[in-house]
Amino acid sequence: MFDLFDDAPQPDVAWYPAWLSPEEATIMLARIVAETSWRQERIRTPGGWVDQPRLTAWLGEPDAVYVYSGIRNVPQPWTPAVAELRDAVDALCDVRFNSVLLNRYRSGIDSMGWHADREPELGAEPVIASVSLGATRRFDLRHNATGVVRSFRLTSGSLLVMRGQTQAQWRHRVPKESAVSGERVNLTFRVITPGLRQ
Ligand SMILES: O=C(O)CCC(=O)C(=O)O
Ligand SMILES: [Fe+2]
Repeated sequence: MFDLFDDAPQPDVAWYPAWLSPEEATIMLARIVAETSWRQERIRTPGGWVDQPRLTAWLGEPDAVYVYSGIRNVPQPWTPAVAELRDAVDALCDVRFNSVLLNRYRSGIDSMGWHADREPELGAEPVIASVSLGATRRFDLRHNATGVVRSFRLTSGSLLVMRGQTQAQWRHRVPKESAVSGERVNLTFRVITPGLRQ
């Protein structure tokens, strides 16, 4: 049977809404918040330099170097709780992730604007595994060619794996949600191949 809407675009994602139990996710959140050295990065805007609306940390193997704003960034070493999560995500995805970006949204005021994760060192069809802990936030994926938006509620303990053409054909964001007061930590596990940057 053909469905009328069969050709509506869908991102190439795998979605595990209850990958961790709520209890496991709460414990992980507390461990990761405590063991991470969080950074407040600044970004350049037309109006000058401003704080990013979230805290971040970059962890991984020493050779998983990436270039960001013209700076060579060497990751911080794996911490115990993040390494435990990585091993579980590796096993599920059958991928050896060598780095992870942590984003800490202190409340619904913190956010991340529309972007795609398309740095050359991620390769053409990157697998990016996104684990969410803490407050539920909306995650929007917008198809570049049609503007179609697919939204997910990224609940605590959920895992969203993006792969294939998702970065090439879609952008994504975590919009501000002023009504959310709780904190959320998101981890996006990635494979960095420094040699892919020309
Ligand atoms: O917080 C999220 O769910 C998304 C994070 C993200 O898009 C990124 O780190 O590139
Ligand atoms: Fe992203």
